[in-house]
Amino acid sequence: MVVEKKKKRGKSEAADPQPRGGGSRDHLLCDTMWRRRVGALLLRPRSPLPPPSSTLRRHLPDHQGSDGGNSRKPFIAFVLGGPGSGKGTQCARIASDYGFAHLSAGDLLRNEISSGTEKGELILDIIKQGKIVPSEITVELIRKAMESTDAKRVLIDGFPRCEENRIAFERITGTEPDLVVFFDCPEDEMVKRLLGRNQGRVDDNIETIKKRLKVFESLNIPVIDYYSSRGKVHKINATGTEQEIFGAVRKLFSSLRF
Ligand SMILES: Nc1ncnc2c1ncn2[C@@H]1O[C@H](COP(=O)(O)OP(=O)(O)O)[C@@H](O)[C@H]1O
Ligand SMILES: Nc1ccn([C@@H]2O[C@H](COP(=O)(O)OP(=O)(O)O)[C@@H](O)[C@H]2O)c(=O)n1
Ligand SMILES: [Mg+2]
Repeated sequence: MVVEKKKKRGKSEAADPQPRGGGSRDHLLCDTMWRRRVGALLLRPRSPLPPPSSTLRRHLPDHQGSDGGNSRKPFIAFVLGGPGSGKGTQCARIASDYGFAHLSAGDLLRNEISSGTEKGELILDIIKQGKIVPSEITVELIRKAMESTDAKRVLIDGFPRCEENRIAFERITGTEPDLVVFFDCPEDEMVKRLLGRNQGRVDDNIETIKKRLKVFESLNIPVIDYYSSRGKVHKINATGTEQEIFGAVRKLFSSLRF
């Protein structure tokens, strides 16, 4: 099994607006090709995306409660990291110890697959290929999940996966994350964990894993760079035992003022 070692990310790379990785760019497509392929599905007459609803608006303005407490937005933490870096594992612990709702983009998409709809079939097809689902679909699922929770603290796990995800989220919800947690893990460790995950996932096979790693490097790292430049990223070394990593997580979350 040959998996390319994680590259060192230099400044010039971070500034490169083009997807990285070289070779075929097929695996790098965030959304364009799929939008074309499923144009009919996405463009089917439907009500346009609503502006943030009153329920969501209640959560969205400044979480400090700028209008007397009636419009508090939840504290939003995006949780990012490569596939197998331990996002889901650590989110479950954060949720239980710090009272966060845990919204996993991957789980929301997999639930949609279980619904057996045409949209579900499309999502399954994309996930099998390690590509990124069109942002309209994912953001809409997240928006609904945010609306249906009363939690004042929300972890959004595995999102945004690309710049387009990020921009769509900010446009549709009218808000930004308060914090971005980045679990930094070497590729060989991520591959080992994914191959041992044993959850029967269609994308936990070596072929798809290689594609997911390339997509992460090319499309997700720029999102992390973007939020780093805005001072929102907290990087956590994701090697070691779950408990050791949670030690670093706890340090961060215990220092936050929600
Ligand atoms: N620190 C760790 N050391 C070894 N295995 C881990 C660790 N953290 C998580 N795992 C395991 O690795 C796999 C991937 O973890 P998961 O939390 O699902 O990652 P992600 O959500 O980032 O893909 C799971 O089987 C999980 O039990
Ligand atoms: N924002 C997102 C999140 C996941 N996904 C898809 O769902 C797959 C699984 O996501 P996940 O977050 O459950 O995967 P892990 O990183 O947790 O292993 C990804 O490889 C993508 O195909 C997506 O398209 N857009
Ligand atoms: Mg996960």
